[in-house]
Amino acid sequence: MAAEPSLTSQSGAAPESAIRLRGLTKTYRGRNKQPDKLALRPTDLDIPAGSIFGLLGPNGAGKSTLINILAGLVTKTAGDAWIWGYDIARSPRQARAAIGVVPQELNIDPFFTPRELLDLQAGLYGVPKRERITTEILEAVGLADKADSYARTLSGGMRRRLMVAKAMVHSPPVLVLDEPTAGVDIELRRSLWAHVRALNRAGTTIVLTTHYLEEAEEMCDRIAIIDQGRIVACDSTANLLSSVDSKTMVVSLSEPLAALPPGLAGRGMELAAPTRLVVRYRPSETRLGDLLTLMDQNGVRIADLSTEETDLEDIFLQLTGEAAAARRQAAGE
Ligand SMILES: Nc1ncnc2c1ncn2[C@@H]1O[C@H](COP(=O)(O)OP(=O)(O)OP(=O)(O)O)[C@@H](O)[C@H]1O
Repeated sequence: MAAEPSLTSQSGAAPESAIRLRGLTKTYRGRNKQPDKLALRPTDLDIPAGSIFGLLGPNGAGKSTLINILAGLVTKTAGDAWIWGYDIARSPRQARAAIGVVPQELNIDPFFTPRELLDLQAGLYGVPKRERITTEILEAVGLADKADSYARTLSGGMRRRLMVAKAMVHSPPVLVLDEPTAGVDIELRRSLWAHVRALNRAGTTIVLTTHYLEEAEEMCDRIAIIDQGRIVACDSTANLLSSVDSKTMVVSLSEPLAALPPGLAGRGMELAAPTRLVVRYRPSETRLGDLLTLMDQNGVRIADLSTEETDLEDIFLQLTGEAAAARRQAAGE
């Protein structure tokens, strides 16, 4: 068994890694003659304490499997995982006490009030009455004024925040939010994020999975991209954004074109409108100056041009697309 990380919460200090994985693996055993499914390949990962960490990946990538192993809902097949320094296999109780998971589904009993629901949850976690911080948690998620209203009268966004509150009753240092804003409108999403940020500022490490790449870009200081059960990238958001080898340039033409000149075919150019040319290129392979010369030689008259900032979506597609292309190649397609 791998050694326990040096700094653990047993010593009272915050560990360096809120979550540490070494070779963590999950294979779901096939039932009814179905083949086994390797959902998580041997995975190493360190999520720094105090961070807002994004776990991104297409559907079926293995994000829920990973989260469910941490939450104690799915049993790992191999490898090790520590939550706040506690080995999930050797110290399951302490590991589970160190994490709060906000699931995707909104399962809230409509006939209880937020205060009652939090008290019930605290009871489930064995938090003694005198140690409960129900009011503080309701304040932290902006539900203090709804503390005694029936949950059925809460809006969708408020219910989401109540789910976050439920996951906080045992004051876990690590909070995992699994697709917390799926189906939540933009305004409520913003307010939920403001609350999550406030929790992070107060010291909680946040791990979130999201399909909204913009949201990950805005919220997370580090991001891991997971695809087919494998981590294909893990870095600070800034490094990830600067590493992508793809740029888009939009050119306004002073003279309209009916079609793309043949000399420009195969150069990543697309005539989006008679006076608008969109150019996608890899800066490592193509110089912007060469592209402009080529356009000039082919009779393209430029009125104006702008380059678009790379965003996480470009990186996500590049990485998960490359992985898909490699798989196709390996399969001989
Ligand atoms: N209980 C299970 N038995 C067999 N296979 C499973 C089981 N749970 C998940 N899988 C498979 O494991 C793979 C990873 O699934 P997982 O739910 O972890 O992905 P995900 O990244 O969370 O996807 P989503 O964003 O759609 O929730 C998928 O191929 C899925 O079909």
